[in-house]
Amino acid sequence: MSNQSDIKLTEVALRDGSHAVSHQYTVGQVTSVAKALNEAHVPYIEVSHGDGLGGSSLQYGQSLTDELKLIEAAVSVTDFSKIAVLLLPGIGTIEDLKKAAGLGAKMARVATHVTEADVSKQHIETAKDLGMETVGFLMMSHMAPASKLVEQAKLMENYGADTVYVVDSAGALLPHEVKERIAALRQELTVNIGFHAHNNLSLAMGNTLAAIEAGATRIDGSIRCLGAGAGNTQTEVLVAVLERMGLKTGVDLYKMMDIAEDIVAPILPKPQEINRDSLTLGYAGVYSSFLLHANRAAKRFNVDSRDILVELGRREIIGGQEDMIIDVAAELAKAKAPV
Ligand SMILES: CC[C@H](O)CC(=O)C(=O)O
Ligand SMILES: [Mn+2]
Repeated sequence: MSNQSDIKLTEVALRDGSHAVSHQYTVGQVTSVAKALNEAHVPYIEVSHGDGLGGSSLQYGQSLTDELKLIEAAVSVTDFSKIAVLLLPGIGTIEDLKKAAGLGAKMARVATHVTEADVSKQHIETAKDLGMETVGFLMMSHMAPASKLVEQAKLMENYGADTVYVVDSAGALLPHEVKERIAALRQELTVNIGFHAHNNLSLAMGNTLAAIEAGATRIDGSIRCLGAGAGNTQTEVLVAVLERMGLKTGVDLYKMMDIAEDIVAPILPKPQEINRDSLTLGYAGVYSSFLLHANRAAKRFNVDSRDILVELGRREIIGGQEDMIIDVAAELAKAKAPV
């Protein structure tokens, strides 16, 4: 198999999938998955807490295993794949980044809300100084029009990002919206353009193909859909589809099928599916982390959690504004009450 690839894949199950396993990954699981993905020639494997470096906390969910141990384990079994880490400024610190780099992580993905790219400057610059490949990761990209995305992506490009990603965190984008955003970035930026999908509306694969058609060459996937919500674009399926399209990933399809079946499926607490919760997240266009809060508030105020989530989406509530969930539930209960 040639080393040349048209599309470079990043496998995110050992980071985005951390949400799906309530951050309970063990060193044994990470070692076996990373080793196998390395043998399948996956170019990048992301390993961190689901909310990025430093995410282990009461607020975001405590990790069973220190993520630095997981990163170290993944690095120790990979001689082909590069280990990537995610960092959200405000959650992870420069110190966390330095520790990850010291353990052998080669790529830093610095994630911000789609309108807040300016907070990534110091982290992208430090990652470059540490000799890491850098990615700017624009989360909740459905919440901004293409022109805003271009403005924010340019900031990341200027800070030194080698790649800028459109991140469909809520799995809310439609194919034509993906195409429009990626095409605008492709036209205005010189760096690589990437795309990260979620499958809440069953559009992860379609959106990924739309992104590739519009010029994205860096694509995320999670094997067996092991990611937050309904998971991401299913990596082994994507490898097969791209091969059918004549696009090279350099990844061994049969090995990926076997890893999915024999190593990853047994890790999943339950098979990934689009259920009422994940479908509502995509429909409402809200973060998956809102779900738990919305379910609690729905019980407390005797309202439908779907109504809460849809209203949060309508009001464009973002991460960090979780206190609004109670307000919205209380207002919905009041509106429902007989006069
Ligand atoms: C909270 C971080 C988030 O899980 C990053 C990500 O994968 C996304 O926004 O989709
Ligand atoms: Mn994600």
